[in-house]
Amino acid sequence: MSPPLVIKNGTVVNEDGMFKADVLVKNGIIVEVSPNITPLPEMELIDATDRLVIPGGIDPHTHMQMPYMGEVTKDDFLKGTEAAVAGGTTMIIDFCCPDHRNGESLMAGYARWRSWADPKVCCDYGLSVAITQWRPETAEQMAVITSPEFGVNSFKFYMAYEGTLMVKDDEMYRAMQECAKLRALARVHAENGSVIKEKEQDLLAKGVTGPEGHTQSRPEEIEAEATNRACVLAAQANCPVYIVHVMTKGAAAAISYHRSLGSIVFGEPIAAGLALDGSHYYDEDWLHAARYVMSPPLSRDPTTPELLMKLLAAGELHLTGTDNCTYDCRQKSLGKGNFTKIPNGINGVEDRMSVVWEKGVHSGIIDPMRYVSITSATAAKIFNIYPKKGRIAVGSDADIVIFNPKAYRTISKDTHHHNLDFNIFEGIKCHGVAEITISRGRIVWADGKLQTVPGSGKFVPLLANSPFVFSTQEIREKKAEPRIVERL
Ligand SMILES: NC(=O)NCCC(=O)O
Ligand SMILES: [Zn+2]
Ligand SMILES: [Zn+2]
Repeated sequence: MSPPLVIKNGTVVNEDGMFKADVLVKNGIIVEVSPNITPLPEMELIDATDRLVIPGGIDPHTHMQMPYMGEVTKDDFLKGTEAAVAGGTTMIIDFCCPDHRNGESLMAGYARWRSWADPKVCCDYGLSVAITQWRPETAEQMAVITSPEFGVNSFKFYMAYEGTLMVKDDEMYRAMQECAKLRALARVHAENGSVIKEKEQDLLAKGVTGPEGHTQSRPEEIEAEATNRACVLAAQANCPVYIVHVMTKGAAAAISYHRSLGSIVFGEPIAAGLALDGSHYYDEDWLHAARYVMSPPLSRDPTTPELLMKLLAAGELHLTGTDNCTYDCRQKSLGKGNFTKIPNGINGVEDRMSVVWEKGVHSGIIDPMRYVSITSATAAKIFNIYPKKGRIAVGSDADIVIFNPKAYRTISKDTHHHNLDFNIFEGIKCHGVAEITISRGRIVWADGKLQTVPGSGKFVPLLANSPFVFSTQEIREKKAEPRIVERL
């Protein structure tokens, strides 16, 4: 057990206020937040003068150690969570993808992910479970896995990757009905996988084999159409929906539109989409272009990243993730000669906190409280762990970052902690540096060095029926009941 910790002279920032206060941590929990705490000899002292004391970041969208397309992502749960804490993130929500199409139960897939993660994680984590096919046993398994014993409160549906992960509309609709019943959130990767497949074949036939084919096979309208469709189907199923990796203005507009109709929809842009645009796909260096291949692709409109940040400021989009899904240069090169074979995915978990600060707060678009909201507090609310996570308050877990808003760093593969031989943010200078990261009361990152212990992170059960998402569900269900006209 680590010694008690007192953080003095800092400015505490929560989503709803910022104020000067000291913070006392004992046994992994924040036990006091007040103006002047006197340190005792047995306490470890952190001087946070001129620093912000913020809740550790929660990244709601990662794919550590994910097997896909015959490869496994390079960041496993050790390297991935080390990268996370080095950047000020203290909890990830990773996607568990059971091989449900081939009959693997959701629980067996979950057990596989837990067996990979538990011995390795250096910070806390939760799981979101993908459903890749509707099967006779799926509903029952969804009920089991949303029980407190398993602690899963969201499911993921891919409208892309036809033939492997993609579900058909009727399957997703059926599953969304089940999500609503179980008070579990439906999370959607919104693209039109069938049309993309056609376009890929057309492009290859015309000789477009490089990474530029990836973006051309996925025009922006494809993401907007699928986002709208996901929202429509969710509304029909009376199910709150969360759109992952919102990359385009059209997708964001679809979310705003459905919210204006009264639907419960959350939109998650990612660090990559807030900092980069799709011009990289046309780079003459094949490998450079391939490194940015992810789905949906980075927007080809250079004004999109700033607009997405403005929508986060305005509350039209709600939280930030990363989609951290790292394939190295060798793996990317498997797609030489055929862009459809380039493994999809990018890094982000280490750099999100700095990138969002730089593009959001340092550029004057969002204030520090909104920053906390979109990097931790809203995720904690959506996934039903607030205020245990996402808040600096008495009783909350001591997942804390000592953040220097004035310091800056230049992102580079040479200094990052990913198991990756490139970094998509290479050379970007970011103000906002996580100088000390504390996970459950233990310093895991300080003075530019990791102090992590594999397996010290904990699995955090995410309980169904988050009040932030489902408080009005019963009333909505009553209003949606079918009408019967009594006739003689
Ligand atoms: N996004 C991406 O390209 N790869 C990770 C899997 C996914 O989330 O779609
Ligand atoms: Zn996705
Ligand atoms: Zn993803």
